[in-house]
Amino acid sequence: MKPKKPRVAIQGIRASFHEEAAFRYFGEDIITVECNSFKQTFESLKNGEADYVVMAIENSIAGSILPNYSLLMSYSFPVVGEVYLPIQLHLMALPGVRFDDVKYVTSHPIAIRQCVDFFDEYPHLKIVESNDTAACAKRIRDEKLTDTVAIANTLAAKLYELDVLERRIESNKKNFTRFLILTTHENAKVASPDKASLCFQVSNEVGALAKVLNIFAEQGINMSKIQSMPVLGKPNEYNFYVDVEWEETRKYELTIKQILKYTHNFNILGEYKRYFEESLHERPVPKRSAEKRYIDIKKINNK
Ligand SMILES: O=C(O)C(=O)Cc1ccccc1
Repeated sequence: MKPKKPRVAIQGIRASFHEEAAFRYFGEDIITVECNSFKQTFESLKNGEADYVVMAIENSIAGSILPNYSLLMSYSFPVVGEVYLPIQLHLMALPGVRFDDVKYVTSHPIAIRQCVDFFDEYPHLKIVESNDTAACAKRIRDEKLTDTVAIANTLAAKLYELDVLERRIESNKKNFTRFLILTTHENAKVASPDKASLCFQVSNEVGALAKVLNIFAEQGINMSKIQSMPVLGKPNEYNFYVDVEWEETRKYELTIKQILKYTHNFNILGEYKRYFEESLHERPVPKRSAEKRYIDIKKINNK
């Protein structure tokens, strides 16, 4: 019998960066379940409408996507994998549109922020934010907009039949977004994990967090990320979200046993295989300009 295609819930529509991340993890033979919000992706997993969720958790320029950390805790579906995706941004328009005639640029705010150097050169362009790069491309096609370009990926250009006017307009060519893969508890079997996402609280007293971090260090467990989030309604209390990586499973298991004594509300959000790709470790490509600036969206809009 042919294996069933995985149904993968994403925030956004087909050809968005979330779908590109899903393709990178599962291959292209999937059923994409389009959702209007991250919360809805978890709901579709809960209702059995999807088998997996792919959700962005951090970006190398924009930083952590904090509301998504809270979703991990509130739904407690296990993390079973991760994927890093380079965010390569292209400018696209309806076939026949000339760049000189364009007045509006539309995209996701993260994508817009990543093209500052490009926009510095064209300050007359008005910026229109939307919550999905692919939806911007689709709107140009559906509404036959001849005065608008979208910033999106090549999947969107192909699916929504737009021409790429300018390739790779992102300012930083080494910009990655990290996505987590989640599924239901019944589905969550990961062979030989070497990375885990943990969440815990420590008491508000001298050295409480340092004690936990020292245990990681003593056992040779590498902490690849730490993120704190306030506990709602409890001043000075935080959830610490920590990612750890190990070479020897025995040492990881020992560490967990030890830190249980120094933490409370301890949760293992998932144990999985760390993502590795050569390109993540390449030498940096020289930047277009040494100076980094953020676009003043208001100023551009007011012109
Ligand atoms: O808008 C999209 O295509 C998304 O999937 C959200 C996003 C936007 C930019 C970087 C990473 C994810």
